[in-house]
Amino acid sequence: MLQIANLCKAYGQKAVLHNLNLNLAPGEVYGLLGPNGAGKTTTIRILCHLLQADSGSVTICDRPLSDATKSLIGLVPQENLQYACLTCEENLHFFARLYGISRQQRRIQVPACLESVGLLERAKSLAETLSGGMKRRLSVAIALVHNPKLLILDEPTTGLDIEARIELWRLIRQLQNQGMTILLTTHLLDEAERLCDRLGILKQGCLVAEGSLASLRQCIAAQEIVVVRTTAEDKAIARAQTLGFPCRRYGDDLAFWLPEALEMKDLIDRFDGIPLESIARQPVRLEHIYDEVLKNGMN
Ligand SMILES: Nc1ncnc2c1ncn2[C@@H]1O[C@H](COP(=O)(O)OP(=O)(O)OP(=O)(O)O)[C@@H](O)[C@H]1O
Repeated sequence: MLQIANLCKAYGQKAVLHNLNLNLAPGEVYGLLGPNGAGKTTTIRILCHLLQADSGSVTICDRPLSDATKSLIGLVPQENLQYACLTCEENLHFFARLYGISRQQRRIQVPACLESVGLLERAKSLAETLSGGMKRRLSVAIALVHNPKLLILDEPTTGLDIEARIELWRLIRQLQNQGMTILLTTHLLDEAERLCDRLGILKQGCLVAEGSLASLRQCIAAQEIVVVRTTAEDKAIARAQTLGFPCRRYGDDLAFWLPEALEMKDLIDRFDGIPLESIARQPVRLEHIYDEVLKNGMN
């Protein structure tokens, strides 16, 4: 439903997208990940026809990108773009009118959108009186009011508290179950892990890894990760080397990759003679894959 082929973009001399290729199937939730400056927002701005690519092609629902394809996309930008002094329903009527939706259609579509994001009871409330989470959901309703085929969420839960975040995750899943195709960017890897069918990792404008979480796990030659706290790190690292356990640092944590799952007792035996304060087994998570792909590339 979305095809991006060999997309390139530079700002002046600075190249920010290099031959980006990306395809989204209908109904898929795709997470575009990457550090600050990787090119995620630039990609979104090109998709929304707000920015011209230097080369490459984009088709949405088999139509080449143009002003006309804008109506196929609903964008939830990083900042809530809504009028504080209008009510929720007035905001939706305003944006629906921009898309040329008739009054008759708006009478059906506006309450339906408010209901889908759980804001029907707040239809007459001024946007400025909503909580942060509700404002975000109003942004989603605004993005949906013209019935787009592709919903783009740019860091949807940034700045929200955990309850509002969970509420938004629920809403995204609901849209997913209704068959909406969704492209989302996030720096929250647990969010990406929960919501996305496939993930793409951008590094300096290049897609360096892509796939389902299960397939991306192949980037790491580990069945499990073990995090070790010890006053004798050098000894633990040397032991891990003799055992053939690759060593990594995740923040302050000293971690080893286990090529095969081991019982805790066997694991402790492997580090016999080393003073361990704690030893904890963890499953391979997206954060480990992301760290590996960005630091050391794909295996
Ligand atoms: N209008 C602009 N003019 C010049 N450089 C720009 C412009 N917009 C973005 N850039 C640069 O392009 C690169 C990619 O920026 P972009 O905003 O697409 O990254 P991002 O992945 O969305 O980052 P973030 O996670 O911080 O939102 C960055 O180095 C940024 O400084």
